Amino acid sequence: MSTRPHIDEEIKLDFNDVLFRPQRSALKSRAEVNLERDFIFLHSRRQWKGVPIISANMDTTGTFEMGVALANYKCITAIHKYYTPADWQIFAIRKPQAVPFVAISAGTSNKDFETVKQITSNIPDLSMICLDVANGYSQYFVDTVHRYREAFPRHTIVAGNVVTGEMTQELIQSGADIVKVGIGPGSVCTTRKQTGVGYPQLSAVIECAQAAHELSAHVISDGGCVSPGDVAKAFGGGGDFVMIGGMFGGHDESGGEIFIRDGQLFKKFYGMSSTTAMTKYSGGVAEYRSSEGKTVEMPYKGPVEATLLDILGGVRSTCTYVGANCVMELAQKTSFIRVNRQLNESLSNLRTDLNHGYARLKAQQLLEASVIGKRGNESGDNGE
Ligand SMILES: NC(=O)C1=CN([C@@H]2O[C@H](COP(=O)(O)OP(=O)(O)OC[C@H]3O[C@@H](n4cnc5c(N)ncnc54)[C@H](OP(=O)(O)O)[C@@H]3O)[C@@H](O)[C@H]2O)C=CC1
Ligand SMILES: Nc1nc2c(ncn2[C@@H]2O[C@H](COP(=O)(O)O)[C@@H](O)[C@H]2O)c(=O)[nH]1
Ligand SMILES: [K+]
Repeated sequence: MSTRPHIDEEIKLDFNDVLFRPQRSALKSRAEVNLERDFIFLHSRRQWKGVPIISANMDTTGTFEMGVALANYKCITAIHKYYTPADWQIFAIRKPQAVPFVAISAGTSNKDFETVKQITSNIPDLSMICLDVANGYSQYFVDTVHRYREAFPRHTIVAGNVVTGEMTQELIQSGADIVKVGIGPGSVCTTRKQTGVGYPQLSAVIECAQAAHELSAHVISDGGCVSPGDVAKAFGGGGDFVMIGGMFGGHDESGGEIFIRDGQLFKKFYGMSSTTAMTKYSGGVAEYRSSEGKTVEMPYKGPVEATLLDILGGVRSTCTYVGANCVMELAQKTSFIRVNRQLNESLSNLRTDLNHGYARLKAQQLLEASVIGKRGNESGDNGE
């Protein structure tokens, strides 16, 4: 037997290895671009119409508050798996308009399966189930996808994560309508560091999308977007949906508390495989494994609407540069060019204003409150 490893010499690309080539366009304004898509999913035969951007099922970004905010723009939120059936019930009663735009998440456990059964039977309009594990290559995961497909024939099933065409097709043949693509690209992911495993995200999407589309199924590009341009590139590469974590972190709707350090406001953002998440949900990091995610203090960003509008505006503009009338046409019109340099960073060490013009009321109130609090302490006055 040979011990020589196989080496794939073909160059694989990430978002920052390419730019879109501009092309003739008949569009007069960015306002003419339609970002909605209208899907019929392979197995569930369900129709879904909306803007194919998804907030990740992390406990910071997959909150009900996020679900309500994104549903206003017909975007999806993959709700994290730590809400109870009672929480779901309250959400569905109070915010019925958001239900068609949220998915319920689960891993491979029996407990998750029973919870999903209960919640979906309580809430018939909840049609999308997101089966999410770190390693979508495990046989146990494939069996789980089969199990869900049998139990939920009319639900739209998302399954992942994988990064190669053959495993994309295997998950689809096991019952997935939509395959989630991405191993290691995430902003708080340390899988590549801890394991050396991964796949440059743009190539992963291109290859998995092709494999899925051959079978009339769909893919989500999950992770690695740090700008609206990256979201556009994920669509350009064939991603039917784009899932976002870090860009949606740090907002009012993102889970966790705001805290103040040195007069600046922050929110915690962490991977679902980080020590923070494992301590919270599984009583710590088991001895035989390591954490594959990190925890960061993210500057507080205000309402998520501002970030979302910034992304949607960016993608609309991409469409006009390449002559696509709608986001679905983006992949057909995309021609990428490989680049060595993307951005002019010559002034990036200077104080920079990237504000997109939205009021950050909560931030201002908090800062004022903290200043008043400090003054109160200095004068020995305890307030009130
Ligand atoms: N897209 C990505 O690159 C990644 C995403 N994540 C996110 O974080 C969440 C939590 O991740 P995590 O706690 O690591 O695992 P998961 O919640 O994905 O674990 C699922 C099950 O798979 C088993 N398993 C076997 N091999 C692996 C492996 N290589 N990596 C992970 N699990 C394995 C685990 O058992 P045991 O623990 O006993 O091994 C566990 O029972 C995921 O559900 C996902 O949302 C995490 C890592 C990578
Ligand atoms: N390897 C890890 N990946 C993680 C972890 N928590 C979440 N994720 C993945 O990241 C994306 C979001 O990516 P972003 O670049 O938009 O921030 C998310 O959907 C998961 O697939 C983790 O702990 N480890
Ligand atoms: K990741």
